[in-house]
Amino acid sequence: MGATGAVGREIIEVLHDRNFPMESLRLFASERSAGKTIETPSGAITIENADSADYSELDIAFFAISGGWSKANAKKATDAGCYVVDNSSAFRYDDEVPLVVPEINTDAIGDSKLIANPNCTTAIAAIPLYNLHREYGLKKVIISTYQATSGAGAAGMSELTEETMNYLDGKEVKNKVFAHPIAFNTIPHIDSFQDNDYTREEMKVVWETRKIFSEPDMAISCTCVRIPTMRVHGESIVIETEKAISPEDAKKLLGETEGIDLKDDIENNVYPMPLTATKKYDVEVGRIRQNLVFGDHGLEFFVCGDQILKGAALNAVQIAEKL
Ligand SMILES: NC(=O)C1=CN([C@@H]2O[C@H](COP(=O)(O)OP(=O)(O)OC[C@H]3O[C@@H](n4cnc5c(N)ncnc54)[C@H](OP(=O)(O)O)[C@@H]3O)[C@@H](O)[C@H]2O)C=CC1
Ligand SMILES: N[C@@H](CC(=O)OP(=O)(O)O)C(=O)O
Repeated sequence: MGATGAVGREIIEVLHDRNFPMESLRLFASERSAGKTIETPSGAITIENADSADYSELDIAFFAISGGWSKANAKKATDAGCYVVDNSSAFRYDDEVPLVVPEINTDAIGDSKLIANPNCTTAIAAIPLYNLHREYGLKKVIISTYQATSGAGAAGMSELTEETMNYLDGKEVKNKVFAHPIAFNTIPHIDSFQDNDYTREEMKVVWETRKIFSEPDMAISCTCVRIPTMRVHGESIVIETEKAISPEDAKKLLGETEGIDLKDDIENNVYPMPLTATKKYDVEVGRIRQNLVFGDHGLEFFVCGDQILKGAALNAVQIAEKL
């Protein structure tokens, strides 16, 4: 559902790339797209209208439309016996709905037919944070992000391209998707502002990390910033730990963690970057160093994860693999 979008298109790729056992693959989007075709590795598939899907014919539905659409359609699907893996934020904070990163909390799925996929920034940070938490105990976590325009979907990427071309051509730059022009800019504002002056994107990282880690009181905060890249969210992460931690031990632990590509060789200028993390399943982790504020109980590192993959499509397909 949402097969023409940034996440939907990527789900199609990931299903094929990971040889997901499919008897048939059906693609749905809005009425606007119904009847058009999408080229896939298993041939051209005609898009159907998502609003008229018959879920009794489907085993697993990946929802990649919007929270409102998911709210209106999830029950219809699960009542018909179809599993739903939902990429939107509609159900993430519902106690009855598991919020899952398969490397961390597959058990949370239980017998639920509806599974929520986390926010992209959250999923990417969770991969290195979880093992650090298990080994050293996270006392405090402070995150600052560098988020790509594709986080706002296909329209976000188009806006960056158009604005960049217009800017270089000396033409007027008009923004629609983002609150300000994003070309040659950074915008410390993703999603809506909340009563506590954080944005909803920032609070999602707090709410969702606590739920995935089953740590309802974890001290965690985040500043989310949009930058003019196409794909991959970068995150600078500072932690204070219960037990003493050294960069050497952390490198060993993170290097052995499923889902991480350790890129930490500063002598050769090797560290995580959007260009190297693009289209990669693993999250790149590097710049690991002792934090100057928290001393031997603190660490600082940089993470880059393809948010359309680990932050959405890949994580959703991994959940389906567990199902
Ligand atoms: N982009 C990202 O990095 C991430 C996105 N998500 C979430 O995934 C979901 C999809 O996001 P994304 O792919 O970025 O969005 P896009 O805007 O790129 O795609 C939206 C998709 O939804 C379809 N759609 C829109 N309106 C309707 C409607 N009324 N009925 C049926 N289909 C409709 C569109 O179809 P059509 O082409 O026909 O209009 C399109 O396929 C959102 O909930 C988002 O929050 C989650 C994590 C990361
Ligand atoms: N909000 C993210 C992408 C996204 O869609 O997240 P969510 O699924 O939590 O709305 C971004 O703009 O980078």
